[in-house]
Amino acid sequence: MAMAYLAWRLARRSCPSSLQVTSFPVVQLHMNRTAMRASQKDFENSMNQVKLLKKDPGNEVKLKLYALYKQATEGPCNMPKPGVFDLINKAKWDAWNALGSLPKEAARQNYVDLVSSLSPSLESSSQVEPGTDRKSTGFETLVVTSEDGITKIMFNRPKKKNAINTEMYHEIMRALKAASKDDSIITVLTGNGDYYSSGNDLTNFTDIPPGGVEEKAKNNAVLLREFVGCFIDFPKPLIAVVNGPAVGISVTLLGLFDAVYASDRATEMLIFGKKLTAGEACAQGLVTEVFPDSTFQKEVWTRLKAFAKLPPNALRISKEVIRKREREKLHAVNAEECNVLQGRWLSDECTNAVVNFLSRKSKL
Ligand SMILES: CCCCCCCCCCC/C=C/C(=O)SCCNC(=O)CCNC(=O)[C@H](O)C(C)(C)COP(=O)(O)OP(=O)(O)OC[C@H]1O[C@@H](n2cnc3c(N)ncnc32)[C@H](O)[C@@H]1OP(=O)(O)O
Repeated sequence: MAMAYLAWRLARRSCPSSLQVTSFPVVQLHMNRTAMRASQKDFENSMNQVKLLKKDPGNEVKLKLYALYKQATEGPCNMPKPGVFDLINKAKWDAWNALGSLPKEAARQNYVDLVSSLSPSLESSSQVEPGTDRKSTGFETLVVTSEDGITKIMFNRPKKKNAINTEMYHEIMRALKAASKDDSIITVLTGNGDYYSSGNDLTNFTDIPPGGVEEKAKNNAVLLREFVGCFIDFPKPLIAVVNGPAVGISVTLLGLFDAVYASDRATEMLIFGKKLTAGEACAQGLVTEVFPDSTFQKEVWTRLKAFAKLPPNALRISKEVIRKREREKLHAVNAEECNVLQGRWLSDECTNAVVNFLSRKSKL
């Protein structure tokens, strides 16, 4: 572990001081391209590009880069062989020595070619918003992406103000379960479009199964309990990026996040029929920090990228220590609330509210 880190630090210095061991497939491939000769300028550009690598290319590539750099700048290896216990320097020496009498120009060309073959890792961070890489497929209502140590789960029903229909409830649970096991450090929920989420999709109540409304209410209560349970038990830091208004369950869930960042455009956090501005929600402790909408995305994602560089085990353990004290209580409250809701969904008040919305007689 420490060796890999040290090799990586070395690789990111003046030139990638990596090393490769005995075989050089990339080098051999390009040795035949006699027509192409990289200039000193190309070589220097490639050295700079290596410093911008966003992803660790792995020890084998770093060794190759190191060896080619040394060969291109100093010629064949004539250093004394390091001792058997000097593992890193020995690996570097082996890699350089394996290049034999490869001419400096060929080494320079091979170095440039190798760096250019790493190009997918070379995009500058400003070009890549978290979430443009490694997109998970198989979601209809979400866009789930993972990059820079951040798994981003984005509600993706912007035309319906990201209302959470039954499919989305299931997909959010699936995405959270996957995120809890993937290699990301933090997980972020956010919304696509002008809303964070308008809460429960009111058409969820209209599809009545053969067992009738009682059965529907019972099934919904079971599912809702499981859904909220996923947030209670989520093991990594969970952050809400509230990009716009939030309503109903999308607000009440915020209490289960570890941090909530809101745009000052989130002026309609509707709880219990009362509109709350993001600033008011912050004063009540429901929102961690409010940002001006004009700089919201930039500021928040810069901060999240920094969080994602923190030691992952320490983050998980800290969260576990904090959550442990209250987990049982949260599950008990969740169970009780779902029981209460099951009854309320059968009430005239609930039926009227849904009918009113669906017939557009009233809006919140
Ligand atoms: C695990 C499985 C569980 C299954 C189900 C369990 C149920 C759990 C319930 C738990 C308790 C949760 C409670 C809540 O979340 S209550 C809150 C419900 N939300 C609302 O009441 C908001 C309703 N929407 C509005 O008031 C307005 O749409 C809004 C103010 C959000 C925006 O108004 P605006 O005028 O800007 O836009 P439109 O109204 O024209 O909306 C655009 C389209 O989006 C549709 N829409 C918006 N929100 C919802 C919604 N919540 N449900 C369904 N559809 C919604 C709207 O109908 C428009 O669609 P059309 O263009 O097709 O007309």
